[in-house]
Order: sequence, then structure tokens, then C-alpha cells
Amino acid sequence: MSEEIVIPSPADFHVHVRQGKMCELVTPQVAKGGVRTAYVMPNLVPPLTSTDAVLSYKAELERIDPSVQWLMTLYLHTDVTPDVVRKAADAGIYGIKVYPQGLTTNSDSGVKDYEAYYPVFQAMEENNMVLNLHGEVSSDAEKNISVLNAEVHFLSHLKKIATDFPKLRIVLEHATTAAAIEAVSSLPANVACTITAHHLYLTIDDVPSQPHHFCKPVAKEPKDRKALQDAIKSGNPKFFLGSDSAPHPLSSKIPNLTDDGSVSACAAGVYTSPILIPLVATLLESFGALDKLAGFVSENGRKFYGVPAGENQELKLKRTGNGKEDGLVKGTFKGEGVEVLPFWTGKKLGWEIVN
Ligand SMILES: O=C1C[C@@H](C(=O)O)NC(=O)N1
Repeated sequence: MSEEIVIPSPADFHVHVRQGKMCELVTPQVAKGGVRTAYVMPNLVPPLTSTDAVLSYKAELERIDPSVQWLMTLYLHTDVTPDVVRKAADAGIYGIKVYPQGLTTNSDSGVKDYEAYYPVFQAMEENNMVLNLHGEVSSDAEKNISVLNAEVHFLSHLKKIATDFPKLRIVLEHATTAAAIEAVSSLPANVACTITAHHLYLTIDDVPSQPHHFCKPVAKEPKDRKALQDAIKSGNPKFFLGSDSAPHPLSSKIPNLTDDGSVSACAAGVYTSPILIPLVATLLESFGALDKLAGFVSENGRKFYGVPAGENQELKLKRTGNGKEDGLVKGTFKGEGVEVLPFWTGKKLGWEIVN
């Protein structure tokens, strides 16, 4: 069994690094987790709906950690017109993220009607921008739609947009179901899909007892998790890493009694950045796909986005030792007035970063 692995420059094609004190705390952890290129989500408060706002956020991330290549996105919103798309593309912004309204963190001003944005999608297609889709529909008791089948019900939207814009590069983000894997596999090469580390491990059974495992989309059934694992095992270049690492203050992951006597809702998000590439290596090895690590974390996404690896950016990993503390993930990360708990706390990683 190999004791060391060297992979080309890893990229995380979906990460949340937040703003303010949380941003100061979590941004340096992206590189610590082995990532050299990070594709940054725009669901800040307020959301990033203009090129200027995105560029000043990028400057802030570069100030905190200039070692990472930060790739930026806009938040799809009524403010984002075809003119805004052209300006964003000229400024080097890579993509536009679609948040269905009300379905996850800071999505209140997200999208309700996809066709209303067709002129924007057309401008994106013409300007070679990538459309990043949070693939869920709203719950609807009449139609028996809940968080458990919200992604499956979204797939008709994915297929329609892909058919109507055959040259638009589209990424279905953080897939969680066998149906999504099948849909992406059957669509043409302009449609790809990110898979998170946590969805390769969790199933729905892990969520009710553990608010730290609650994220959107929620983890699904064992057969769905197996489909995600099999997609990676197949080596299909449509599938690549997008961690959806989503830090929230510890206090907002735990339902609390509030001053007005109600109970606060638990924030959606699993935080994986600090351990990301060792975690992905550990998980891929657990289901017999360690030989696909370089493709999944370094090559497939870079190829789809056209972002080549920089010089001398290989990552070397070695197997963790057998000591009590070797590979042990210890929570929490603390910054000024913020504390966040990483995924896998209390468990042992099988791999660690050497350089
Ligand atoms: O789509 C998302 C957003 C993210 C966040 O917290 O920003 N957390 C999630 O679990 N899913």
C-alpha cells in the first residue's frame, strides 16, 4: 500500500468563505486544507450582485491569503442584467450562482422563475460564463415535495436550461441523489456536477441526531451516496470536487431558545475546508477510489473551467500514523468573537498534508 501520494494542484470549485470576522477565521483554512484554487460563493449579506462588489470581495480574500487563486461568482438577482453579465465577464468573474429563493443560507433574494432570466443566460452563453445551479425546488405539501425529493424535482429545470442553452456551461452543484448523477451523465459535455466530501459520507440517518450534519441539500439514502461514490469511481470527468464548505458560528448550528421565547432554526452548512483534501483522500480510499483522487480534486474541474494548475503546486499527502492523536480532527476553530466546528471532529483522517 502506497504511503505517499502526490497530486497536481487541488481545486475546490464551491466554497463559502463569508465576510467579517468569520472570513478572517476561515479564509486561511482553505490553503491549510490543501486547496490552491477556490471558486467562491456570493451569498453574502447583502448578496454580491455587482461586478464592483465581487471585485472588492476578491481583493479582501487576496489580502487575507494571497497564496490561493480566488475565482469569483455573482449572485443571480434582478439586478443582474445582460449588461452586468458582460461587465462581469470582462472583469474576469467566472460564473453566476443561482439560489432558488428561500431554500438555503442568504437566499431570500434568489430566483423564483428560471425563464425570467433567459436573457441573462443568453448573455452568459455569449460571454463564456458558467451557470452554477443550486438544484432544489421549494417544498410543497400538495405536490408531496420535501427536502427529501427537492433535488429530483429540480432535474427537469436542469434539463430544460441545458437544452435551451446548448453552449452554456452549467454546473449542478453539490449533487446528492442517484437521479442527479444519472441526469448529469446523460446530458452533453457542457453540463457538469460538483460533489462534496460530506455527501460521500453522510446519509439522511446521520442528520436528525446531529445538527452539524444539516446542510442543503440534505444527505439522502445509502443508494444515493453509492451513486455519488460510483460517479467518482467511474472517472467520468463531468464530476469534480466542490466542497460547499459552509462555516456557521457554532451558536447558530445549535437550536437555541431566543429572547422572544421561540426556538431558533439550525443553520444549513457543513464546514470541511481545514481538512478538505486529506478528508477526500480518506473517503475515496474507503470506497476503493483513491486512484481517482487526482482526477476528482485536481484535473476534472480545472479542465471544465479552463483553469490550468500553476507551476510547482503539487500537493503531497502521507498516510497518518497509528498514534492516539494521529489524524485526529479536533474542534473548534476560534477567531475574534467567532467559533466554528469542523466536520469529522473526533474522527481520524487516514491521510495528512506533507507540504
Ligand atoms: O447551499 C448551501 C449554502 C450553504 C451556506 O451556508 O451558505 N450551506 C448549505 O448547506 N448549502
